[in-house]
Amino acid sequence: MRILGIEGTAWAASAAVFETDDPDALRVGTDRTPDPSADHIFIESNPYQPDSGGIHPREAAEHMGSAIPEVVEVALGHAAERHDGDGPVVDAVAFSRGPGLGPCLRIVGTAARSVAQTLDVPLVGVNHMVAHLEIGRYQSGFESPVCLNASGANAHLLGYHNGRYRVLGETMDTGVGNAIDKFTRHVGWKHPGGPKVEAAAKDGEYVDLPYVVKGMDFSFSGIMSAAKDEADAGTPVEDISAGLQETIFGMLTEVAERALSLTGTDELVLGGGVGNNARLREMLAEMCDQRGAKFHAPEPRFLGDNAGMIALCGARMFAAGDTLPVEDSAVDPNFRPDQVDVTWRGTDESVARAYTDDGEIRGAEATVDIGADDVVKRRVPKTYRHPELDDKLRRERTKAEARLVSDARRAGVRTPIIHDIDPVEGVITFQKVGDADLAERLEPEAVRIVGEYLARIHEAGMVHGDPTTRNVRVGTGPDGETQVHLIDFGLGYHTGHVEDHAMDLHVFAQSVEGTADDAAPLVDALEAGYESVGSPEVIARLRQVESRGRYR
Ligand SMILES: C[C@@H](O)[C@H](NC(=O)OP(=O)(O)OC[C@H]1O[C@@H](n2cnc3c(N)ncnc32)[C@H](O)[C@@H]1O)C(=O)O
Ligand SMILES: Nc1ncnc2c1ncn2[C@@H]1O[C@H](COP(=O)(O)OP(=O)(O)OP(=O)(O)O)[C@@H](O)[C@H]1O
Ligand SMILES: [Fe+2]
Repeated sequence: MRILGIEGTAWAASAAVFETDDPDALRVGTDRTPDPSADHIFIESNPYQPDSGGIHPREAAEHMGSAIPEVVEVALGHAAERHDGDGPVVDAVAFSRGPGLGPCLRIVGTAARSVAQTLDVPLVGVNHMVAHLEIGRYQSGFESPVCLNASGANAHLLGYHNGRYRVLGETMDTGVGNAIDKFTRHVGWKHPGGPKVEAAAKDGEYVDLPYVVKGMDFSFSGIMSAAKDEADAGTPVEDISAGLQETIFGMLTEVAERALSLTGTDELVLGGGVGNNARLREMLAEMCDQRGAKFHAPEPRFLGDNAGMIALCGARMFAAGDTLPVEDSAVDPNFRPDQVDVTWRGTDESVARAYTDDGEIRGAEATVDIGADDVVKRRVPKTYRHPELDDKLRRERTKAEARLVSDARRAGVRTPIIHDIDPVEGVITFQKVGDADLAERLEPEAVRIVGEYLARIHEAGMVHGDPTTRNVRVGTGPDGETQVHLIDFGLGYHTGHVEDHAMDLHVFAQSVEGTADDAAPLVDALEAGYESVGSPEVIARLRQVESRGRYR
């Protein structure tokens, strides 16, 4: 099989040919020694480099207009050299359908249609974000990993479940690369800023910046304004660069660990241009190593935007018969990864694994020893994090957890009673509650109570901060009724903002959608429970949160 791939969502005009009948051809970590003369992926790219400022959509589209035909010609030339003369030079044309900049995507779409029609071969419309992760999954040979896409315009955690890539967590504002690039523009550095921050950070001393995670979601806007303020105040850029890397990559590593913990999987792959950053890769590798998880990051040619990943994902789609009639081949600048009907994977595959309860539980943040009546939760130091940041987070979260567990109980929510707390060591001893995590007993009645409980704590002016199916315990009361206990309030805080309240519901719904067999009735039960006590304004805001396009 030989597939042409075309990429051009923002800055990289790129065309590639993926050629193999051997599904293991690109796999790393096996005893295969790839034969360089028979490289299965040929990539030809021509990047757009703005003279000043960031990416201008019009200029980028002009670049695509001239560079795409050139790179396609080179790639087709390569395909022709390898062609034995029978049939068309490629079997299909795969192209980036979105997300990306509209004017750029339209040029990619037009080029793909024209080549496909000329050669009389099918078109394959690839989701650029799914391609970013499929390349790493394919190379690693992992069964069903959590995927962290750290790219320019996006940042999200994906896991395959029930036939789709579910968004387990994502940025609530800008993409990670764009956030870094905004800071570098502020200090007058040329685009792209990511590699410059990486170089500068080597000589920098860590400075403290706002650290914002909400469950597996996260936000960069506060960090970026604080970083700009530091620059304006005269803090050396090297130091801010070090602070930015430690903070932003610490957040991405933490949410990746949360996703591993929630799904129970032990496989992580990385994708996207920010994946070129050695410090990010180091943190992720260290976190995985310490949990006994496997980690794979593709080599640089497959991390930043490139048509190789489009050709590869296109090949898998083509093999599954997933082609596009020309009349349905319009591009989509807001194409989200969870909209893709994943035709090339088995519907029974899943990122969610069976859970083993062996006395000591390793959550994302802490190790938990389960005794007969008590549990001891230790927020162990995370060596991947900068020690100053690590100390601060462990101390603050231990204190927040102790305080909010009690505040929530006063608001009418079942929570474990605290027996002892040591904020310096980050240790809390609690009453043991429930018989199982909600993840193991995911039933509408329990989820309805979660909705009601979240509404109660919101009405009392606080949020849980990390409500997932692993942070709810379920048991049975004396009359056989379902009892629900909320645990793990370490990310909670006092707030009356509708947006924060809606985020709690969003985080919970995402954890259900990423792991449940049939999520819809559960999400309905969550909202019904919420509405029985809470404000309709929060549900209305939840709809907004869910519908936000994040390509900025
Ligand atoms: C939709 C699509 O157009 C977009 N692609 C994209 O943004 O290009 P990508 O190649 O995945 O990522 C580029 C970003 O990656 C950052 N970057 C590159 N090398 C870096 C490094 N060593 N450290 C930190 N950031 C780096 C750049 O600063 C830039 O923001 C996306 O995937 O979100
Ligand atoms: N009070 C408790 N009673 C019974 N089980 C508990 C209790 N506290 C924690 N556990 C068990 O330990 C697991 C991990 O606890 P917790 O969520 O507090 O740790 P964590 O490291 O913050 O986890 P994560 O950040 O991944 O949610 C829970 O999913 C639950 O199974
Ligand atoms: Fe990208």
